[in-house]
Amino acid sequence: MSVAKLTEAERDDALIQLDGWTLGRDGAAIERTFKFANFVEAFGFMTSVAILAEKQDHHPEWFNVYNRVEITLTTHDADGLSQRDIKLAKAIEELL
Ligand SMILES: C[C@H](O)[C@H](O)[C@H]1CNC2=NC(N)=NC(=O)C2=N1
Repeated sequence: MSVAKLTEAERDDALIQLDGWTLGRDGAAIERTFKFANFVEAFGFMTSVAILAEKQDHHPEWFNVYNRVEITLTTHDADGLSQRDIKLAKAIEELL
């Protein structure tokens, strides 16, 4: 299903609303690294994010080692950033 890619202006405006996310992949993704007290805390966070992702039908690209979780959000259907990425990023922030 096609979904609209954000314009540069929309992208920059969205980043201002988010906390701690940076642009990646030449502007095609947003990235943030999360650090937790230990692995169990990190994995619990990932479980919560997984449930959010399923609810939104929008899934992260992520990496975890011990207490660190690196999340990259991009919209494969848009071959870049879309409102779906911003929406999921905001929902992830509410978990913290
Ligand atoms: C059919 C398609 O796989 C679904 O619409 C969803 C699943 N999760 C997804 N996640 C992400 N990050 N990008 C997508 O384009 C996407 N598409």
